[in-house]
Amino acid sequence: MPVSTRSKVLNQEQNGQENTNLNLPFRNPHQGLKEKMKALTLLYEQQKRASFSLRNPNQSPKPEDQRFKTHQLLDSCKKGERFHRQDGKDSNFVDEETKENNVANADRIFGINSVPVKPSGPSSTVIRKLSMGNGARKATAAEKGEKLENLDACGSRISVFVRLRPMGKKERENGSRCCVKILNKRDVYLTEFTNDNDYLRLKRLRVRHFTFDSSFPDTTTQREVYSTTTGDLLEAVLEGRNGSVFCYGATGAGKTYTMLGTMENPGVMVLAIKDLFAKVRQRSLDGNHVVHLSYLEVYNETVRDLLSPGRPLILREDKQGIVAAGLTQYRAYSTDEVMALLQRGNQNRTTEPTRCNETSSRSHAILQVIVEYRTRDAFMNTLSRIGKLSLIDLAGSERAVATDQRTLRSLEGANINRSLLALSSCINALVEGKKHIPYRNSKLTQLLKDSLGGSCNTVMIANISPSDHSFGETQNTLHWADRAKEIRVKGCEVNEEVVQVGEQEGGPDQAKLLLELQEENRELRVQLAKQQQKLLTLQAETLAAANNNNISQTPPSISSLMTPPSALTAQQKKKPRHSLLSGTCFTPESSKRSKAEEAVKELQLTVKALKMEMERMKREHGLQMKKQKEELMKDLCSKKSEKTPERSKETRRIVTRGSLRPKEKELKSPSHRFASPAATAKKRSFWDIGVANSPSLDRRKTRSHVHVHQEAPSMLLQPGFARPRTTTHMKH
Ligand SMILES: Nc1ncnc2c1ncn2[C@@H]1O[C@H](COP(=O)(O)OP(=O)(O)OP(=O)(O)O)[C@@H](O)[C@H]1O
Repeated sequence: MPVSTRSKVLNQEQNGQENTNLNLPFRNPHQGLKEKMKALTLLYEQQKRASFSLRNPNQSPKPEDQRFKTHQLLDSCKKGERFHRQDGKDSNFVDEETKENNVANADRIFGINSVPVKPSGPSSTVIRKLSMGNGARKATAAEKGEKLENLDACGSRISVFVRLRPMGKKERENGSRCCVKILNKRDVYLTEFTNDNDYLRLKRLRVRHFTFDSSFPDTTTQREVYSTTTGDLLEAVLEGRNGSVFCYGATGAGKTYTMLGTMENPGVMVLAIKDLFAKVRQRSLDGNHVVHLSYLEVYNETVRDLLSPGRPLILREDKQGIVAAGLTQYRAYSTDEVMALLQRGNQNRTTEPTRCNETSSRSHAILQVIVEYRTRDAFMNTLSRIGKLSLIDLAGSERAVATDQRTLRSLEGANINRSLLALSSCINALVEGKKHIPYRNSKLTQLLKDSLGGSCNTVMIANISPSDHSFGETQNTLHWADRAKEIRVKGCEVNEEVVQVGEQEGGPDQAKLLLELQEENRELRVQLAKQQQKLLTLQAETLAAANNNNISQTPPSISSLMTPPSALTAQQKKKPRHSLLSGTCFTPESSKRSKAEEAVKELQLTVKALKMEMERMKREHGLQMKKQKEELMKDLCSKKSEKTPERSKETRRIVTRGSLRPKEKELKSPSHRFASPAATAKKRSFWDIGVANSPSLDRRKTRSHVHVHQEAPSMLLQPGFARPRTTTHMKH
């Protein structure tokens, strides 16, 4: 932010005088000490009462007391004034060796009684309730809850803190003097050193007083700063609220030290991340919290991704607010991982040495931590809370002469100043309650829109240098910090989203899949029952067949065969179920089945063999029938020939090959009731008969020899046929 001309002039004057001041001997350092102490105590009392009366208008202090105090204060002020007049030159005295700005050294500030505390706003003199942090003591859980609820109900204002850095070595060597005092960890007194030779300005205002939510002397540790400014904010982020912390101040005032810190003394960013993971671990062991991280910088009015540098990013406004399109968001699982990412981001960050700061940040850096918490309610709906924490390290406001005159540096400086000017314009507009807030004037204000005017708990840490050489910048910083106190932000609501069971991502699909699986499961069970039924039936059949075939098998109990699969015994049910699809599984049931199958096969083979035997017997029977027929025919023929008169009385007999053969044993037959004919008996043809009957061929061996054989009875005994007579000579 622009530095006032007056401050510059003063600085120049002081620069010219600082050696003189340094060489001044102490002039009666204890003179008026008691009065000053008394005045300070009274002033403190008065402020305390004023704040009490404002907070509790009904319980105003007793008028006598007030009168008494006012009287005392006026008295002391007169004394102070007197003292001031007497020791005008002493007012310039500040102990250069002061390292700690604390209450014990309060008496070192001169001229304080003569300076009425300038109210910088309606509530500036009131000890306001800290919205997010309390440096004096740790708020209890109940108080915290109450605090957050109050914030929600009526909105809140930005919490503003001031941090004074220690005097640097170079500054000490240059003879710089400390121009800042911090009292009560809240009040900041800025002393303006005047030229002792400038008699016209001896009576002018030399000390300015500011009050903030908390002010940190140069001895404050990083942990203290973190717990006071950001500790409670982090709690709110974990509950699903947005929070922002930004450091503001002149170049070299200690912004990067506060936000990032060093390896030995880690800053707010590092401590917040560590704290965040510790809290996440404490809160949910089931991994309900998801942490995402992004890190960007605004350099020369371009937005760049620090975690994966590339082309400049474009800012877009959507439902969530201003977002940098294409910004990488890393999911972080541990503090170490985040530390590595931070380190990587900082290596990519633009820093250049300037006259004021060897590692001057030439860009505004924003680390965004998004914490998502997911849980389910009693109705299995998904509750999702998303909290966003933005940790912002702004580039330092600076004068061109304070940094460098080189082109690039001055261009950077101009851009930094431009964005900070835009920031101050936004702060002004917000404080004045204007409708239009000029966020669009710079990339920085666009990115800070949520933090300044949105639903967000915002913390501003103003970093100041103790050196009187930086008086102008310090005054400027304190002025804007004081102004920022008046910015009211909207009540920070919890970013909660409830996703109904049916609406859940992939919900219908999952429900459908579940139903399908249930249906499939049911079908498989039915199939299994059917298979078991079939198996039991088969077993029963097999056993019955085995019994018929005298296969010695243990007869199964009827009950076991008749038991339906649904009524399996508890023990059977306990048996591990094997998938029907896995054909390789071997169970006692399957072994039973294979045995039964074997028995069935054996039976089938027996049946087959029996069938074949029957067929063979049928064939043999057919052949026998034919033979008997032939025999019968032969008998008939022979009877006919005996009846003819030309025939000689000598009985002649037709001899066939079969008849010449020795008598064969009777063929085996399933039926032993009749003898089977000779298998080789040749059929007598008509030719054979004819020849045999011709007289010329008598006693000649032909193919069919006819023998006169009186005793050649037919061996065939067939049912239905008359038994042939034993006599072969048939006389007609
Ligand atoms: N509280 C502190 N305690 C000790 N050293 C500090 C403290 N604050 C700042 N410093 C030191 O002061 C120097 C300047 O600090 P730092 O770089 O943080 O300033 P800055 O405000 O970020 O400057 P710029 O805007 O140029 O980046 C650094 O060397 C840093 O170590």
